[in-house]
Amino acid sequence: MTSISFDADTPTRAHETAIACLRDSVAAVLPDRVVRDAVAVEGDELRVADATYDLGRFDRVLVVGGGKAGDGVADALEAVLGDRIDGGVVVTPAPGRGERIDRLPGAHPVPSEAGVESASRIVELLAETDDRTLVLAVVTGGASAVIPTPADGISLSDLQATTDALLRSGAHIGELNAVRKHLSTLKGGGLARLAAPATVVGLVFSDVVGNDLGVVASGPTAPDDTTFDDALSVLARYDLDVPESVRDRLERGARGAVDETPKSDDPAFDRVTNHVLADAHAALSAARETARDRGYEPTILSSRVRGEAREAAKTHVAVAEEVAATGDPLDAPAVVLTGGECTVTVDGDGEGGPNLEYCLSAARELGTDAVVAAIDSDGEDGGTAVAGAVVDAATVETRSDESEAAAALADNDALPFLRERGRLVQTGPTGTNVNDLRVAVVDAPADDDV
Ligand SMILES: O=C(O)[C@H](O)CO
Repeated sequence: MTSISFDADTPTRAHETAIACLRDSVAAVLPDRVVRDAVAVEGDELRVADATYDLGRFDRVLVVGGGKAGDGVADALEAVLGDRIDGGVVVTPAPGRGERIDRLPGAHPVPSEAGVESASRIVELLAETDDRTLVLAVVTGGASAVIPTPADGISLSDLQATTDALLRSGAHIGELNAVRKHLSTLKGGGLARLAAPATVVGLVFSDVVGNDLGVVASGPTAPDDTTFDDALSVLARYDLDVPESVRDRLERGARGAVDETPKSDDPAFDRVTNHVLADAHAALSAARETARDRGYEPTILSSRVRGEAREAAKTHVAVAEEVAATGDPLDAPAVVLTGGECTVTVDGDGEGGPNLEYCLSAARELGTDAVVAAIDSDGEDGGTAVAGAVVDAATVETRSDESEAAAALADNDALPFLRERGRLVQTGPTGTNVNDLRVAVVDAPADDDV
């Protein structure tokens, strides 16, 4: 079994508990564990979650897709299905070596030339499918950038510029992907359309709040409920300056001059089933058990927290303070878990990401003796090389800490501030992705310690 090492300074038991919760939550959604639990073959029967598929009905089994968890999912599928797999292409940021499924490179968060090349291999493979083909589609967070297939008239650099503008705007992932789905071939149900009439089974690792299948990885195997008009509205809402070719395609699409993405009544979905195999709630559930085992009263407050990271942190801190002050909603010692997707509106020029900003903002707010930690489950917060941070009231203690912290937030530069104080959590790329995981640990008052 894969295990991920969490490098963080843990001076107290509360810090240790915070890190143990995060470590176990990530471990619970690592691809080998998830796939081995959810996928099995017995004779000709393939089980995926609570569904079964008769392998005897198919001449070929292909595996396509990718994203941040793509490599691990492909490894696990090779282990479970072995020579029942006839071929495949999985595109990931750090491709390993496959036995039966080719592993090819793609970049995140901005798409690359290599990604375009790799994605074209998926398109070629899908051109060979027929109604006796079973396509196992690996749909994992990050795939929107990692597997770019620019639509007609859109160049890679157009796609890169548009992605960059969207990422800096603070647009949420549903908005971002409404635009991306209308600029590419495989997204927005495009994979299902190219695979038809094959049977398609989507194996989904969700990094999207609420597991909206049309949004995770830009929904390659799901009907798209957004339109060209929606994509144009996103550009208007955030006042985005995008390349002329992009605006032109979206405007032509809105006039009906370009085919819409497939909607729920499209026959392309007649033989498609999607299974969400891992998400933030599953990860937090594992953390809840860890907290309980360590003697804390745990709760998952929500796996769906979203909004500007620095603001969301204040609510988490407020709940920790309430626990300490009144015992609501839980008596200390308590662990309050949240997950979801926070965004950062980039105004400055610094180094950071949503979880780093979350922690810095929490550290400024903390007026109680609690520990707050937050990570991106993929190990790379906001595209940095760190997963997140673990902070307490002493992280921002003096007046000069406070003015440095305020300046760091204003410049979106949380990482150096937290690094100087030894507060970073580093894991390296974890090989999975269920978005952000956060924990607040509130110890019992000193005479009632755990
Ligand atoms: O790839 C993407 O679109 C995001 O990670 C959401 O799944």
